[in-house]
Amino acid sequence: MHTAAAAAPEARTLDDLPGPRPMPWLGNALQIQRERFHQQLEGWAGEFGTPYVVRIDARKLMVVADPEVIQGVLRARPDGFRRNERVETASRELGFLGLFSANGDTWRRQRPMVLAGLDPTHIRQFFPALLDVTQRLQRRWERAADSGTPVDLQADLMRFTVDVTTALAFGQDLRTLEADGDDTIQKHLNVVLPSLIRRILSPVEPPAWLRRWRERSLRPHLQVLGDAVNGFIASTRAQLQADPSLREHPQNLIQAMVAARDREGSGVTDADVAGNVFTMLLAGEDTTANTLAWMVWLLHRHPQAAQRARAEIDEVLGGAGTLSSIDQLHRLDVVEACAHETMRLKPVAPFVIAQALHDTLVAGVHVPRGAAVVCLMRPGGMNAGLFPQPETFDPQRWLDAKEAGHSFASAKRATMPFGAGPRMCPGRYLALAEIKLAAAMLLANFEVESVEPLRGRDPREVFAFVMAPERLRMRLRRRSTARAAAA
Ligand code: HEM
Repeated sequence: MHTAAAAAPEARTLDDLPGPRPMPWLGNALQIQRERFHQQLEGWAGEFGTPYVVRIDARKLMVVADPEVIQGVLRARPDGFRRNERVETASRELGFLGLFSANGDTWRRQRPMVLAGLDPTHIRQFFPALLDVTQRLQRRWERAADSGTPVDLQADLMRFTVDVTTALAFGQDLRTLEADGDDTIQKHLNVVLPSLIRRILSPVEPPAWLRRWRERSLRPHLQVLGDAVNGFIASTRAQLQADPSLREHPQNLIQAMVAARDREGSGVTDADVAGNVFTMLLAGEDTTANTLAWMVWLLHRHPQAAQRARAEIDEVLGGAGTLSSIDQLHRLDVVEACAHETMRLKPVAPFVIAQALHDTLVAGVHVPRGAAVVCLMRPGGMNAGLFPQPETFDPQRWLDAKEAGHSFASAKRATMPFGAGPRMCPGRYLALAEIKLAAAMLLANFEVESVEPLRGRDPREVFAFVMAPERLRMRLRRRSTARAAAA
């Protein structure tokens, strides 16, 4: 698909493509509604077909939705396409430059180091830590159920994912599930991350002096975060000094990163390590927590699917409220099908942007060097040929597809919730483990009485780096109490 543009003089150019009508100078910038950007992009795909073009000032973004085309673009990284320049600049300026935002040699150096820490072997090794955090979330929800207090669903799920990510990746559990006080590192992240995201999503990049001036209020927060990460790095170095065998057999991600950094001629710096500490939090927290939030909401709206998942959990757990091994987790096929179905209907990463490193051809269109290709991820999962009645939440379709073998592979190729190719999400095994653990804990121990946004019944989709449901409140009853009440 990617051949030199010169070899295809008949190729269309971006100017030949349809798209929303631009205004002089500004293009479509004023039409963009940031929180609904993904829905606007999907709506224009329906209106104009794909590929089409969106113009922001002088820039032209080509939007594609065909899974084959998307696979081609994402697989052509790192040599043909890179992560968007804006993401890299903003991340570097705020000290978050890590695997997600890095490109070129920095990315090549970091990728194996991060992959190794998040592979299935490590997830198995860390199962007890995962279980511990899940049980702490359970206790938090038991307290809420006993006192009749509604749960702030996303906030609690984010505490869960932060504690998992930090325990697993850095060997230090931040215990945000227990801390209700204000002084958590999370509080500072909650200020800095939205600013980073605003920067990345802003249609226009202000000049450097204006960025520095606007971001001056972030400095104290960046200082606290920098100190915390330097603390992680220092204590890791002390561990490596006390037990040098850890350099060859690191037990968590930060040990692997510090060991790699300290190797002579590695080219890895403390800033690389710090950037990846933040990157794990940035990439692993909102994504997993919001996928779980969507899943809890969808299961509540589809009691039959929830009942099926619960029956499977009761059987695998033998009636115990808690999983005791990772092998039990691997037997939760219905729960996993619910996760796939959730990610098909509510992909928290609804688009992935790739920027061309050379003049190239995508779907028969000449894409000049530097232009961005926006890959829309949801339309592939709404293809009625592959997913009959695509609007329906039907986890069974994944179980049937799995049985059919090849159709499972095509279903996964069409949805790509974790991206594709060499930059595919390295956290996917961890994310699925977290999702299955938390969902199994919820269904085994609680009756969900309600999950609702503050107004109305159906939560709006809100795009802010990830696509989240608007804030959801959940009311729980302990399952034993619910059973007694029903008897
Ligand atoms: C349900 C949860 C998650 C979803 C839906 C998700 C989705 C994605 C997607 C779509 C990408 C871009 C892939 C591409 O460009 O092809 C990505 C990249 C990434 N994700 Fe995840 N992710 C999740 C959880 C996690 C977790 C738990 C971690 C780590 C703790 C993580 C770490 C990363 C990193 C470091 C990258 C950048 C990879 C690279 O550019 O080489 N993600 N993720």
